[in-house]
Amino acid sequence: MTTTARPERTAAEPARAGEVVVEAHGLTAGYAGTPAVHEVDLEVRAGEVVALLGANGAGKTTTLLALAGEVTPIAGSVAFHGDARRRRLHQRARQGLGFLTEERCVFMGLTGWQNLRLGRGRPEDALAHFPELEEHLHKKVGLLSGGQQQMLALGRVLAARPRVLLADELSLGLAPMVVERLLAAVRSAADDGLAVVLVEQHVRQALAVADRVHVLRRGRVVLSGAAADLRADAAGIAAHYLTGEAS
Ligand SMILES: Nc1ncnc2c1ncn2[C@@H]1O[C@H](COP(=O)(O)OP(=O)(O)OP(=O)(O)O)[C@@H](O)[C@H]1O
Repeated sequence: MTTTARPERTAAEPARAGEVVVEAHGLTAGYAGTPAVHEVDLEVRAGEVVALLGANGAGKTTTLLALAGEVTPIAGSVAFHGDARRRRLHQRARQGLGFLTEERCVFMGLTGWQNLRLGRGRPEDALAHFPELEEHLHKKVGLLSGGQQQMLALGRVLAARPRVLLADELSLGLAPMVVERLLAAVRSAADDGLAVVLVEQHVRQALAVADRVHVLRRGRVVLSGAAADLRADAAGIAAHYLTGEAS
C-alpha cells in the first residue's frame, strides 16, 4: 500500500487573516515524565499577540518549548496549521516558526551585519524593523547594548518572515523604553499577519500590546481573557499572580 505524505506548508505561504496558526489542547508537558504544565489550552490566530504571563517557574518557557517541539508533550496535542503530528524544532521552523529563546540569540564575536547575514531573511528586512541598528552594524555584537542585541535578534527572526513567533522574555534586563520599542515591533509584525506567543514578566507592557492573555500559576492556566479587559487591573494581576509560586 502506498501512502501519500501530507505536504507541509512552507513559510512562504502566508496565513490567512484570523486563521488559527498554532493550537494546543490539553497540553501537559515537562521533564523526565514529570509535568511542569498541565492541560493547557490555547489558540493563536494570524495577526494576534497572545501573552503568557506568570511568576518564575510558572511554566511559561515549558509551554513555549512544547509548542516549538523542543519538549515532547506528555499528554494533549500541539498543532501548526491543523497539523498535530509531533514535530521537532527544525521541522517547525520549516512550517514557519520563529523562536526567540530566553538566551539572547546573537553571536557576540561577530559583527551586527554578520549576525544578520546568518539569518534566513535579508539583512535589509531586519533593518526595516529596526533602522536604528544601521549605524552599529560594523561593530562586534558583544560591544552593543543589551537592547541593541535584542533588536538584532528580533529583527533577524522577523526578517525570515515567520508565520508564528514564540518570544521568551524579550525584555529580560532591558530598560522600559527599549522594551517598549521591541514590543512595538512585535505588535507591528502581528498587525501584518504574524501569530505571536509572547512570554513576559512585564505585565503592563505585555497587556499594552497583546490581544489575549493567559496567566499561568504552578503550571496551570488560572486566568484567561482579552487584554483590553485586563489592562485596567495590570497592577492587581502582577500582585496576585506574579509575586512568586509559594502561596
Ligand atoms: N530542564 C528542566 N528539567 C527539569 N525541570 C525543569 C527544567 N526546566 C524547567 N523545569 C521546571 O519546570 C517548572 C516550570 O519552569 P519554566 O522554566 O517553564 O517556568 P517559567 O514560567 O518559564 O519560569 P521563568 O520565568 O523563571 O523562566 C519549574 O518548576 C522548573 O523548575
